[in-house]
Amino acid sequence: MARIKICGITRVEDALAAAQAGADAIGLVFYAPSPRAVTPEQAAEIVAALPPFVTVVGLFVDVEAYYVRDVLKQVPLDLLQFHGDEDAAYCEQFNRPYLKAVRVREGQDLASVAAAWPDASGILLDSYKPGVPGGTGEVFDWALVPNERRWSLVLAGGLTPANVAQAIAEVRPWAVDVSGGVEAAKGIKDVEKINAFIQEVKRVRVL
Ligand SMILES: O=C(O)c1ccccc1N[C@@H]1O[C@H](COP(=O)(O)O)[C@@H](O)[C@H]1O
Repeated sequence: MARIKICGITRVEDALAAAQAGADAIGLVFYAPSPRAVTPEQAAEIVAALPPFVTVVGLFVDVEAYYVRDVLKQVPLDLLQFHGDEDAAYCEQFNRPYLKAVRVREGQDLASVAAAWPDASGILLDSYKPGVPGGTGEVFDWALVPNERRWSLVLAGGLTPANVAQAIAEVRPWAVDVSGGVEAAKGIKDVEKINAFIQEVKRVRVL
C-alpha cells in the first residue's frame, strides 16, 4: 500500500485526526508566505501531541541553512522536505533524511533530474506553477513520470479522495502527499476528507 503523508497541518486536532485515520506522516510547513505556515512553537506543540509511529516532516523553501538548524533545535523533525531550488549539497548539510521536491514540467527527463539528489530518501513530484513553490492544488500530467525508477517516488500535486486511487494505479508511487485536497479551508483540515482519502489509498491494489 502507498504510504500517506498529510501535509500542511497547523492544529493539534488535525494532526491527531490524521494519525487516527492511519496517516504514516504529517507535514509541517515552515514557509512564511503559505497559509499553512506554522511557527516552530506551534510545530513543537503539534509534535508533542502525536502518538508514536507517525513520521514528522518539516517543509522548507529556499531558506538560509541557519533557519533549518534553528527549527531542528526546537522541533523533533524526522524528515526534511526541501521544496525550492535547493541543491544536493545544501540538502545534505543537516545530516537528516530528506525529500527533495521537484516541480514537473513538460519535456523534463525526470530520471536525470532525480539523479541530482542521489542520497535523498525520496523524490517528491509536484505540479509546476510559475511563482508558486507548492500547495497549488493542481495535478500534473502523470504520464510524464517514468515507469522504471531507482528512487522512491512521493507523488503530490492536487491529490484528492476522488483521484488518489487512479493516481496510485497509474503512477505506482511509494507514497502520496496531500494538502489542499483534504482541507475545509486553507490550513484547516477536514476530517471526513482525510478519512476518505486514506480509505481510497487502502482500496487500491497495485500489482
Ligand atoms: O502547502 C503549502 O502551502 C506549500 C507551500 C510551499 C511549498 C509546498 C507546499 N505544499 C506542498 O505542496 C504539495 C502539493 O500540495 P497540494 O496537495 O496540491 O495542496 C505537497 O507536497 C505539499 O506538501
